[in-house]
Amino acid sequence: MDNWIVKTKNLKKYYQLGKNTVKALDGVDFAAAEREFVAIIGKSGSGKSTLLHMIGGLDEPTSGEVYVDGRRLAGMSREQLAVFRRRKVGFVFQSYNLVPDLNVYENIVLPIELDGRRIDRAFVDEILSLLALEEKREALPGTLSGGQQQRVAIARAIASKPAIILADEPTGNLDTATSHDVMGLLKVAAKQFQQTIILITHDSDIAQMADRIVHIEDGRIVKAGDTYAG
Ligand SMILES: Nc1ncnc2c1ncn2[C@@H]1O[C@H](COP(=O)(O)OP(=O)(O)OP(=O)(O)O)[C@@H](O)[C@H]1O
Repeated sequence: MDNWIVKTKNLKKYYQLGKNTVKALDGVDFAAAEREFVAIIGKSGSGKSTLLHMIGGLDEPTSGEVYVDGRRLAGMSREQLAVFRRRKVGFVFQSYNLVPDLNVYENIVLPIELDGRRIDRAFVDEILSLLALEEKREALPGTLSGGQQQRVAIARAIASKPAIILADEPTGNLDTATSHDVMGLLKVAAKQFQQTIILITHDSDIAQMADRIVHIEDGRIVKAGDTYAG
C-alpha cells in the first residue's frame, strides 16, 4: 500500500502482571490508506483498543513503530504528541464524552477553540447539516437521544479536520437501527471530508459497512482483508 496514512511495524504491547506477561499486541503490522474506512474486529481482549490507543498516541508501545501522516510517533516529545492528537486525530468513543453544560454547537467547536484555531463556521454548518443536527444546535446534550449525542461526538471529531478518525465501539450503547444510521452518517461525512476511519467493533454487521475488515486475535492480525485500492 503506497497511499497509507497510518502504519504500524511489528508493534508490541506487553503488560507484566506478576509472573505473567500479557501480550496485548504481539507484532502487529497494520496499515490504513488515505480516505479508507477500516473496521477492526475481534473478540473481547484480542487487543483492539490497545492498537487504537497506540495509533492515537494515547499509550506507548513496548516495541515497534507507529507512523501517522508521515510522522513517527516515538520520535515526538510529550508536547508534540499532544499537538499531534489535537490536530491529526479525531476520537469517537462508546461514551460520548460531551460537556453537559455546553450546547451542541459549543461542544463541537470546543477542541478547535482549545487549540487556539479559528472556527470555520461554514464548515461546522456543513457538518451539522450532514449529521442532521441543525435543529439541535442550541440543545444541551442531556436533552438528546443516544444516537443524537453520538452524532454530536462525530461532528466534534470531524470539525477539527483531523487526518484520521479513531472510533472505539462508537455504537456500543445504541440500538441496531440507530447504530446503522449513525455509522452511515459517519461514513458519508468522512468520505466527504476525505478522512480515514479506523473503527473497532464487535458487531459484524457494522463492520460490513467498512471498505475493509481486519481481524485481530490474541494480539495478532489474522486477516487483513483485501488491500484497498480507492
Ligand atoms: N493496563 C493494562 N494492564 C494489564 N493488561 C492490560 C491492560 N490493558 C489491556 N490489558 C490486556 O491486554 C489485552 C488486550 O486488551 P484490549 O483492551 O486491547 O482488548 P479489546 O480487544 O479492545 O477488548 P474489548 O473488546 O473487551 O474492549 C487483554 O488481555 C487485556 O486484559
